Amino acid sequence: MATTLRVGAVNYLNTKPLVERLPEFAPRIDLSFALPSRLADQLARGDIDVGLIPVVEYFRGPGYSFVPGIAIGSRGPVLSVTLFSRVPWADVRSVSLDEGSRTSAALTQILLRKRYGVRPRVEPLPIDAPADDLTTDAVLLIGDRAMRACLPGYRFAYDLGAEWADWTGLPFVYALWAVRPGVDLGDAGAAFHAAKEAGLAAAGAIAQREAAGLGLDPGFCRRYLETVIRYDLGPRELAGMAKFHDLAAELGLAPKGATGVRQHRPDLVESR
Ligand SMILES: C=C(O[C@@H]1C=C(C(=O)O)C=C[C@H]1O)C(=O)O
Repeated sequence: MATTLRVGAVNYLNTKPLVERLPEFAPRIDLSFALPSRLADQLARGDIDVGLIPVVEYFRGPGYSFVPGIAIGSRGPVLSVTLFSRVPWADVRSVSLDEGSRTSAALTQILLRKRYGVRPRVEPLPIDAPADDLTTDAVLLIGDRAMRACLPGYRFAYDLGAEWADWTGLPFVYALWAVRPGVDLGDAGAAFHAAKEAGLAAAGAIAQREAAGLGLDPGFCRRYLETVIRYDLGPRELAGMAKFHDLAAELGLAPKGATGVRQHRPDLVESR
């Protein structure tokens, strides 16, 4: 890799194992951090070359490929993507959606419309806006703030990873490393894998270090990183991704068409 590769990642706890050691394995990258929705916009504008973007933005993108084998996913509860609601799903008439999210924002609408048969009014929840004085029936929160949020005014706290798994029997993929068309990762492709392995091996240390700043229990953070978030992108995750793409396309939330599984240089990674 001759030139610097501009890489954008999310700064949530769940991303730390993927990025913690990345600069060591790929010394020529320029690593920056932003919320998932902003990363997607940066990649679309060409401000970064690779981004850990919401999977729905991968569907929407101009022919992105993705680093094979790596994702932010869950097989069941995810603990950090929560729809807080005053009423059961089928009674939701208005919903606020975390502006940091694109994938879970789409998933919320898919669940409401396709699983529960309701089409509520949708409002954005600005990134820095507090979530406890809203008037909508429900509010979607993601990432670190979803893990900390309590929102006692909302009677229900629905875990979207669990909802998806109960409904489809499939894993869910929230984000992946998307690569702009025309960018060749070269050796850096393998570095994303090396960084993931090393980062996951250090999950306990990451949890210990990050917990206090997040106001969370270190043991909880460790279990979240080691057993809740799934960092592999295997055949079952790809099936979950395809199902999500179909549903998003049906609702006009993503372009219709082939699932668009464009793996970036699978030859660089031994089969997993
Ligand atoms: C599981 C999560 O996945 C995140 C959810 C995203 C979304 O909803 O668009 C995007 C990136 C992921 O990092 C989370 O952060 O809670």
